Amino acid sequence: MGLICGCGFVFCVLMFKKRQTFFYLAKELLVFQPLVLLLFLFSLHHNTVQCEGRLSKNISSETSSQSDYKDNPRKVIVSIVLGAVTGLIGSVLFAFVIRCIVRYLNRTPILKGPVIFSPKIASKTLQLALSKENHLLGSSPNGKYYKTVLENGLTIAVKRLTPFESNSPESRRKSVKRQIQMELELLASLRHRNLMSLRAYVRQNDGFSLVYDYVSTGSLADVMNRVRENELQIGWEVRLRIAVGVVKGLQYLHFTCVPQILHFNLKPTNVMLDAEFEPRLADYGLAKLLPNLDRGISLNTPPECLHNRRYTEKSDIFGFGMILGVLLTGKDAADPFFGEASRGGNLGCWLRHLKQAGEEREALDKSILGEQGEEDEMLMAVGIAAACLSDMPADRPSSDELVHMLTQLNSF
Ligand SMILES: Nc1ncnc2c1ncn2[C@@H]1O[C@H](COP(=O)(O)OP(=O)(O)OP(=O)(O)O)[C@@H](O)[C@H]1O
Repeated sequence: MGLICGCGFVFCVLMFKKRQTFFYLAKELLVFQPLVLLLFLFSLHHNTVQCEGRLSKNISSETSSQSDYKDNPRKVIVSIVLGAVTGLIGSVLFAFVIRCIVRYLNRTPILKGPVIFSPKIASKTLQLALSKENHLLGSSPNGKYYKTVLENGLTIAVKRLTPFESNSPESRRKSVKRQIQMELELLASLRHRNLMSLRAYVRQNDGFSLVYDYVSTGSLADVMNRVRENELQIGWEVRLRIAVGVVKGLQYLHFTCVPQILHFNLKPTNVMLDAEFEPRLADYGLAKLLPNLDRGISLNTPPECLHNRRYTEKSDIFGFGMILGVLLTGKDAADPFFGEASRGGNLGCWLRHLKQAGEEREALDKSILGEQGEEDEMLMAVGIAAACLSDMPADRPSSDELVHMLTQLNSF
């Protein structure tokens, strides 16, 4: 009984202190619901019969006084409640143990060699290409991007992840590897025109190499740099198409994927643009691959994450707000101009200030100003960007709502 109460106590603590663990347990148990129910009914019956048996023994062995007799209905209720509670806790724990055993027996084997999801890539040529010195495309605490060419002429972008801490024990490494493999299998199954598809992955001693198509236009950050340096011009129609594509990719991750996938690091360097400027989100879902994902504190950090609150789909929307703001203003979100123009604030503060003052036109990139109809769309888009950059997550629209809001701006 003590043990059962102890387990019940731990369960309750988990429920109140670690909500995520509790939801995980609840989800796991849901799978075994019929078993839990059966065990619960059985234990309820068994415990109640036992308690009632003990009770009736007590009654018959004692020459009961008048007051004992009055207490009996209370004792019967207590017996039934105790029977129900211990039965429930016992069955839940039993089902959980069975679930753990089943999971242990079915756990993913650690794969050796490359895992390929594209017919254009052969295992041997991939390994050969990875062993060569490759051209560095980008680097961050979360890994490095390299460009490499396979023997068949296909150019690929490879993200090198090193998710293990140098001193982590082998058993911990193995469980991280299994976890990463499962996540990669899930990511490889996603198909959407606005997502970079995972073409293959290779497990190496110190990490994983993730293989994607190489996109020669580069990222939105690269393209906007060229626009600022007057090497390239992209008008409002193309910029709006980019915004719509980004939000459609997000909508797919947030509303179509089961379980829901959060991007966790949406910013202009993680949006690739193909030759027609169709956007494709990169690096989505990396948080689950990298337990120590470094998001740093940057301009893209949603306010709720500065205060250590939970990252939600609305935090991804904040990242989208920055992207829309960059497309509208033509400026880098890190431009000191925003701090000066909004007394120490950022792009979001500046857009909100202009909206309140009815001066949204001030925000627009002068190089895209033109027809009146287009200008009206841009002014409405300023309002949408300001809403996405709201300090309160609840005030930001969802990706689903954003698809409708943006596609209604013109006839997509
Ligand atoms: N598939 C790709 N094709 C072409 N270039 C790419 C590709 N993937 C990434 N890049 C290049 O790499 C850059 C991004 O590198 P990286 O992801 O290391 O930097 P980051 O986005 O600042 O870091 P993090 O996402 O970890 O915060 C892009 O701006 C782009 O130039």
